[in-house]
Amino acid sequence: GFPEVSPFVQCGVQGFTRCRWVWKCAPRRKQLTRCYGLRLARRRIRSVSTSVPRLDGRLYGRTAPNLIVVDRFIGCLGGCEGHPTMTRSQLVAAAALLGLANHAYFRRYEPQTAHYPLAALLLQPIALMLTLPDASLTLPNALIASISFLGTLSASIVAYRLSPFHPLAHVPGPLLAKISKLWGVNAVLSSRRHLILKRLHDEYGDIVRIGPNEVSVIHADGIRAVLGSSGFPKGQYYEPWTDPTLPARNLLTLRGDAHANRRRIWNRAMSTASMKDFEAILANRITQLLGRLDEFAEQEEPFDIAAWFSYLTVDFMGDMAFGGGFELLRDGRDSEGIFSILKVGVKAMSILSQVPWLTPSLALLPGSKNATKKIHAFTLSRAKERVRAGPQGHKDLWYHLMDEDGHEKTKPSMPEVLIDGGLTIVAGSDTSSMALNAFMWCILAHPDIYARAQAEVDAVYPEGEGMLSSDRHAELPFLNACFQEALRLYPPVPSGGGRRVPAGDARLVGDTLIPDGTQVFLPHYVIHRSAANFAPAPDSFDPDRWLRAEHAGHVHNAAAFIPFSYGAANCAAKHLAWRELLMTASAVLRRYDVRFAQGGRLPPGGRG
Ligand code: HEM
Repeated sequence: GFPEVSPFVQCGVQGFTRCRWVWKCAPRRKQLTRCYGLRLARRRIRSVSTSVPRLDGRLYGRTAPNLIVVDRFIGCLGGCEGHPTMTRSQLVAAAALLGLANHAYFRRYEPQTAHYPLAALLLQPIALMLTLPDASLTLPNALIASISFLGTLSASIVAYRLSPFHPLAHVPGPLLAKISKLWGVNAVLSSRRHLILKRLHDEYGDIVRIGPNEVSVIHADGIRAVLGSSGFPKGQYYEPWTDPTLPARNLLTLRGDAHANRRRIWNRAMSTASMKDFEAILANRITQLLGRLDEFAEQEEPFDIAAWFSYLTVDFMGDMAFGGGFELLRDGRDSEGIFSILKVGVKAMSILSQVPWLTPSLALLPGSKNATKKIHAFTLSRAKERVRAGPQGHKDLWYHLMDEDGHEKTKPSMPEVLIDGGLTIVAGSDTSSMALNAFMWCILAHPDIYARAQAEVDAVYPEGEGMLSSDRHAELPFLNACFQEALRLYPPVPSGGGRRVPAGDARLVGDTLIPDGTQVFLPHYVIHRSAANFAPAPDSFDPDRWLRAEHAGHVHNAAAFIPFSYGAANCAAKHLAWRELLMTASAVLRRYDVRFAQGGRLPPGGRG
């Protein structure tokens, strides 16, 4: 049997030749103590007959009754006389090699989260030193190894991304965008991403590299190629746009069959038959809006119409998704704070969609779930109330998403309906209010166009009746054209969402090969303002371009008008949104003469 003594004593006493350093340390008690527990050195076990885990959990074997072979033994910190230490340059070289190996690994296996890779990056230099037989674990050495490791890894990544060997080397773009996604984060933080993309396309052409593995495409062929039926699935851009704490994903983040199945329910919900119910729900809210605007009109008080459009669209979406719950129109503000949380969440998700792998790690931070918990509590209480009360007179969106009329073999689960309810508020409120806001700003900035739109509405609804339904919308071609033009110039989703070229399926867009794994964006704002699609004067507000019969010198590519996106994952509520826009605008134009307040000429979203 082995005596229960420390490995040093074992080595020292028994004269195990392989533990040379320990042997040398052994007579010096002080250094021996430093040695103990501070460093692992690696030795192979030769012809082990027995292995016994003991002594601090380490594994020892023996080859002969009196000879202990230490598999991994604790060696000395360094500084023992005669201890063969690694030179600094050897350490730097070893760490650099490790950095290159990491780059090769991460190129092959893209990280889905940040926490494990980050921990691995921090710990690897230390692990390296513990593993190398002759390296000493000291603070300066640890720093040198870490700097060499991370420096080589970063340099190797940057060199590769800029090299002619990168699959996107043939696509032009700004240097910083090619190197790092931080360029994209910065563009989102500035709230000017669409303007930056426009400038880049003006400079580089139809296809621009906007990330290490990302391109932005405004070539008209790209719309069908990327978003059409044989286009690309949604990219990693969408990953942060769902709630990871719920056991279901929302429609926006689903892909493939799961998306098609849920979308079938949404499409049924948005059928012409359901629209009448939705219009009735909206009509109640528009009436409430008019009541509030009357108060301002009576007092001839300036007010922020964009805020009131926002209250209208949030309240309407709340009615649709949960049978009510928001009362922003009544209160004139977001008194419960839920919508404000959602807005902050949307901004956070837009940023994270540039670095989706950070999302799961940030979710681990203390306090990060507070906002989510508040939203859950709100949606759950609303859902319970909706289940208890049933549909209030009209079949709302909940009715269809919950499949209350029993079309589906398997009913959607409560988490699925809850998470799609949350998506409805996020996807359907800001977008519609931005469209109303853009429209209002554009016609106010062009008083002649305002007068024509108002005259058309007055002619169709002379008594002001019937305007809270879509029955006569076909008789409002100019109002329609004004909205088309406002959505062309100020699309509410200006940069679009990313699609990803599937593995092993590189595709041609125009005459550029887009390699597999690339994320492709089609920025609506830039496509809509390209002279190749709308000319002359693509940046001017000209509703008549939608009504004009074709004539020489005019370009009007209606297929390049994609404010609701295109293809199987386009806006699920496009038809409802159009009704909402036309009903609200008709009601406001019929009832009021709206003017800019002094100093109130800021363009929609301050975008210019
Ligand atoms: C003017 C108003 C609107 C505009 C411009 C608009 C625009 C869009 C766009 C561009 C997308 C595609 C996003 C992407 O590909 O990443 C989208 C998706 C979606 N929108 Fe809208 N939207 C509007 C109103 C609404 C409304 C009122 C609702 C809800 C009732 C809604 C619900 C949705 C949903 C559920 C999706 C996801 C569709 C899918 O992934 O299959 N939207 N919308």
